[in-house]
Amino acid sequence: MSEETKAQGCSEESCATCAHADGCSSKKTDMREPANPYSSVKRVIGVVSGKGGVGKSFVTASLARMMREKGYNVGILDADITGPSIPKMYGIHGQAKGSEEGIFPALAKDGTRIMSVNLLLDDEEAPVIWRGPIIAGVVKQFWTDVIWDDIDYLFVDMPPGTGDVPLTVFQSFPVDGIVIVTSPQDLVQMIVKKAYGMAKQMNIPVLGIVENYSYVKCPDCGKEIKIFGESHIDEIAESYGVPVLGKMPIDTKMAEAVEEERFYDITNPYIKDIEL
Ligand SMILES: Nc1ncnc2c1ncn2[C@@H]1O[C@H](COP(=O)(O)OP(=O)(O)OP(=O)(O)O)[C@@H](O)[C@H]1O
Repeated sequence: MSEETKAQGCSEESCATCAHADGCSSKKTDMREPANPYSSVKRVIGVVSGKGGVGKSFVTASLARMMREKGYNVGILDADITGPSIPKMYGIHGQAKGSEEGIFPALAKDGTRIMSVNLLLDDEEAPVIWRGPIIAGVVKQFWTDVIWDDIDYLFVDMPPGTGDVPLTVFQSFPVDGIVIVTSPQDLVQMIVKKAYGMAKQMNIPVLGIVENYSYVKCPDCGKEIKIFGESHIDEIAESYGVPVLGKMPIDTKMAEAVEEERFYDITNPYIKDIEL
């Protein structure tokens, strides 16, 4: 019997005392990257979605605002390299500054610290046409090279899907949990399953699901119009044993704040607390 077969069925903890652990493929390798030596981050929360445009950045910034309003020091790491939207939401333009110690995140009007590829490009409107490994490398540098000084909550705005970048973030950063963002459409069940499955495989807790675009409120009669159909998020969330953190309507006031680049003014009343 090979050493590897003998090792099968071991618990992860038993690797520490196992004589065969070094040559065993079932041993979990820790691929975490060290943070910048000047960083101090208490909690890292990833915000993921199965497909684009469901409002992931909107939810990331809403969670960041919630924590900021509670008095926490908050950062947003914009890992959506090819579709960065966080700096603009906060009215941040121009380039990040650095020193020998590392790169300083930009400071938003509400004190939120932000790092995004847009703050490194000469022209923020130029497209990022890089291959996957380069993109993943940049995201890693947002953790290893950026000085996240005294941060209570660092929110990571992921690109949609379960590709290179979410994998890099889950493997390289000490992620405490993820929030899944969806919309009330047919594919939701499959999308949640994929995001949930990835987090589970990486041993990362799912903190909850946010449904966006749940309805729009008629400005005249107050009726809730379910543009994308009935929501099934409660059943889906229950089947995975995770909470629904909110069902957000399309809110024209909040959309306006995004357009006017003043998300630092926003309180999103539709999302529940996720304090860890
Ligand atoms: N509940 C909402 N009410 C009003 N506007 C919203 C709402 N949710 C999202 N939006 C707006 O819809 C657009 C898309 O949202 P957002 O950029 O957050 O999506 P995303 O999932 O991060 O997109 P991508 O996949 O491209 O990164 C943005 O302009 C955002 O401000």
